[in-house]
Amino acid sequence: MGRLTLTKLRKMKRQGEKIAMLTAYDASFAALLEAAGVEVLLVGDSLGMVLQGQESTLPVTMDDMVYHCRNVARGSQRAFMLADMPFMSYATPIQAADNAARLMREGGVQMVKFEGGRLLAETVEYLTARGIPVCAHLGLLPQSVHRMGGYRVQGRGETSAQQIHDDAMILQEAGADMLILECVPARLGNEITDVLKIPVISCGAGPYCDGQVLVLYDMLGISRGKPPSFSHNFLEGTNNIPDAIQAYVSAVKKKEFPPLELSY
Ligand SMILES: Nc1nc(=O)c2c([nH]1)NC[C@@H]1CN(c3ccc(C(=O)N[C@@H](CCC(=O)O)C(=O)O)cc3)CN21
Ligand SMILES: CC(C)C(=O)C(=O)O
Ligand SMILES: [Mg+2]
Repeated sequence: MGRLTLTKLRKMKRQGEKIAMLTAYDASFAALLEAAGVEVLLVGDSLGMVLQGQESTLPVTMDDMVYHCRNVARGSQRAFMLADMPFMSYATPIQAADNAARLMREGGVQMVKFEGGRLLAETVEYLTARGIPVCAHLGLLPQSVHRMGGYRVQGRGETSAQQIHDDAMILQEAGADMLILECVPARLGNEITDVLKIPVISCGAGPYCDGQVLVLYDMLGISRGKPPSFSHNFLEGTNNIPDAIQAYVSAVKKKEFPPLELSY
């Protein structure tokens, strides 16, 4: 039995079954998450912050990503694996293709993700034409923290919401097979999920998307500093980590997470 496929994830969208996704950085957690029914494991560049103690995700390197992808791949068998391309590893389509190929060949992932809008449409096209599945990432772009002036909600104004909406359509048209929407109002998350054919995953984008993702350390209540307000500590109310992860999966499946009051 191989790993879950994009075909299955698209089918879940069509049938209204919510997709449960969490970040994973090592083999032990990968096995635990998969056993709890998490469909998608994201080897996120958030590892720079939660594992390495960096101020942002910018210092994370390709070698870091490959190392953690390999560990997650060894710990899991069934889950769909997706990895972030780190800061400046996709500055040109050719560089993106070389680095994405490394994440797939050496890291063992099925899909790569990078942050940005329509300016990356050419890169999405270049990769997907060569057999590399791409997840787009819109809204709050942590690798652009210094341009955005902090980790702020995006798409609050009419113009900015329209721009994110248009970017989503352009990237789907360019070949993206999944989209992560980070830190945008629930209304915008809802609209984009309705117009796109590809699965849309919410990271602080409200309850109406096709799936949810959180940083593992946030949902276990063990990250340094204050986690984003859209996150929730699932270890509270349970006695152990496997139960906390199980609680997250069932809350996502039953559409109990996120509640509207944890959304923008
Ligand atoms: N531990 C961790 N969790 C994450 O979710 C995460 C990372 N690290 N690192 C990379 C990015 C950065 N992210 C963040 C970080 C902070 C906020 C945050 O504090 N947001 C404010 C919004 C304030 C506003 O504009 O109204 C909040 O209160 O939620 C959101 C996303 C998401 N990602
Ligand atoms: C927060 C998620 C979407 C991410 O990109 C990461 O963990 O790096
Ligand atoms: Mg990331």
